[in-house]
Amino acid sequence: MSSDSFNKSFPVSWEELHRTAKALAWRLTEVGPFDGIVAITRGGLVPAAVVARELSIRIIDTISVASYGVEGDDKERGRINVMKNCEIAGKGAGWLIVDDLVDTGETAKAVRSILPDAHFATVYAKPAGRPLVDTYVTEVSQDTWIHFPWDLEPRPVEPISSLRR
Ligand SMILES: O=P(O)(O)OC[C@H]1O[C@H](OP(=O)(O)OP(=O)(O)O)[C@H](O)[C@@H]1O
Ligand SMILES: O=c1[nH]c(=O)c2nc[nH]c2[nH]1
Ligand SMILES: [Mg+2]
Repeated sequence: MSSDSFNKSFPVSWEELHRTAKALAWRLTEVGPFDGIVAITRGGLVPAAVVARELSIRIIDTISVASYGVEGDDKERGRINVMKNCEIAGKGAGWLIVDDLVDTGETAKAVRSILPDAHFATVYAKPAGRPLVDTYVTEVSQDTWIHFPWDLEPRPVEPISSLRR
């Protein structure tokens, strides 16, 4: 999908993300307990912190994956680049992987090939990636771009009347 295929916008506030990540933690109470969390950086870091707090998990490892925005366009996907692996021995049984969202599923596929036995959880899921996730909370359509609070800032906007001139 190229960046101009995202014709819907779904801005998420800090409060909304906190509430939805907490809803994810509630769902995960039915699945755990977990030995620890593997957060997929960078987007998984904030949801992982919320889930860790709610489930009293103190051990957090990371896998660093980058693919979008590498060419300067935030919505343009590049090649999956695993920049740092986790330090977990074995296939991840008993571990919880947390990311902010699954979109095409390419990041999830790369992470699952490293930890095939871990439980994969995201806050948001788009249809193409949904089959790769074990637990998620909110589904959005494939042509929606989710704007996370760390990518947003409040700005003045023109009144509606000026847009209609
Ligand atoms: O299902 P996919 O199509 O692979 O997309 C989902 C991934 O894309 C984003 O990460 P990104 O690579 O932009 O890096 P970031 O987490 O550092 O923002 C997001 O945080 C997911 O990890
Ligand atoms: O901030 C983001 N919003 C998205 O919808 C998305 N899809 C992949 N990567 C993404 N990053
Ligand atoms: Mg990411």
